[in-house]
Amino acid sequence: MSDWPAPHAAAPVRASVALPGSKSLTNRELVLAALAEGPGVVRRALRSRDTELMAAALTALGSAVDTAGEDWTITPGPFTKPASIDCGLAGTVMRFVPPTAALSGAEVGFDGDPHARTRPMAEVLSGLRGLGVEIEGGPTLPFAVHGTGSVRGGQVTIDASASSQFVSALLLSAPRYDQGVDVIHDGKPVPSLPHIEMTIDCLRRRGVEVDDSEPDRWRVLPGPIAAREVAIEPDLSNAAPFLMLAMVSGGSVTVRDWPHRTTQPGDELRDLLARMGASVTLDDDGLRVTAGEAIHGLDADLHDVGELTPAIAALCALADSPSVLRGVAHIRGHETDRLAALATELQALGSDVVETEDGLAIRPATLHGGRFATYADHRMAHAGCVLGAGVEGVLVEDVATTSKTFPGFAEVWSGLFR
Ligand SMILES: O=C(O)C1=C[C@@H](OP(=O)(O)O)[C@@H](O)[C@H](O)C1
Ligand SMILES: C=C(OP(=O)(O)O)C(=O)O
Repeated sequence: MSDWPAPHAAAPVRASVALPGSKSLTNRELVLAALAEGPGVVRRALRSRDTELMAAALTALGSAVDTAGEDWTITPGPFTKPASIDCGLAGTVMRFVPPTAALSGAEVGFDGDPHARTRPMAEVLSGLRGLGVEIEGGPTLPFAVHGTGSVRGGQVTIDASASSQFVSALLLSAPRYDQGVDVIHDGKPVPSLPHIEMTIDCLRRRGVEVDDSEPDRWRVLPGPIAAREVAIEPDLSNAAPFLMLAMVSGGSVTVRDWPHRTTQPGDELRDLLARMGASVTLDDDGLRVTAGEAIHGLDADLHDVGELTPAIAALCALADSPSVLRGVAHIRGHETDRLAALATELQALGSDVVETEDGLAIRPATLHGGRFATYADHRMAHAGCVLGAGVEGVLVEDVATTSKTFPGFAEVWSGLFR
């Protein structure tokens, strides 16, 4: 795998960038469109490995997904064909598609990348079994769902402390289950709650009734899913390294089309980066981050926004005061064990970092160049690029792994340094 010399910012970067669509929104809308009453359109769909895997999965089940242009057309079809689904390393595919495949009249097999076989999955499978679905194998990939053409649904209790996607998965297909679902969480707090709000918002916009009035309990009533034309917002989590580049280079970066209202957790960057010393403004041009006099350390619980941790940890390693990042034990089950990976790779560049049970403690240190391994994790590559902007001689391993959610990332990133 080739190492990529991450561009170093010798001068302040001043730029305005338009970023591709949200992975989380695209993959939710694709699932809902495939289960809808009629054909629908996902405008400005993200085209990336995770979303192409989702389109391929829904096609394999029996929908027609036309991904030729920027706007994707989905025509729901009867799910009658036996299928074999490649989940890649996509949490949204391995968790969201099995509950959809349970509505098929045929057997649907699931597998993915080697590391995907280690990502937690058991609670989705036990949840589905509790709703009347027959599944062979598990508790991780590979496994097979034996569809009978319908799912009973009803009440089920799961422990979603390892991933919010377990809840989102059971909610997304539930309107098509005979009794809908009543999902109860029993365990330590559920991470990434904004992503569950995103799921509920997508369902409600399609006319589905969802009751989330009680904490840790979500009820979806059975009923039709409206066919719609939906537009996908830019991916605000993928905006993190671009906004941070303003701070690292002493410049100013605007991410265009930043939504004024959103369920994306990346919106938290406005607050987090301001706390780290940036000046942040949201107006009709987009979200503009301008460097302050220094980058300050951050003491924060990232439980709700765990996917931001790698980029934030990189920025903390460049800060002038200590940082403590907490509440993210669950990101050990992401694309890689992100806490271990970040601690190892930051240390390799000279950072003073300690891995804790649920996060990282980072103290100011003088960093040096070197190789930053990425573990097939797009957000580790983003972290390496943020570090490389601030420190000369950082080599990011396999920067192409960013194609999971942002093909062309390296070209867009390099273009900002010219
Ligand atoms: O539902 C989603 O689209 C996601 C939920 C979150 O997962 P976890 O709850 O496992 O952190 C997030 O980290 C992931 O990037 C995307
Ligand atoms: C955790 C992530 O992805 P996934 O959807 O594969 O869980 C992520 O994108 O940071």
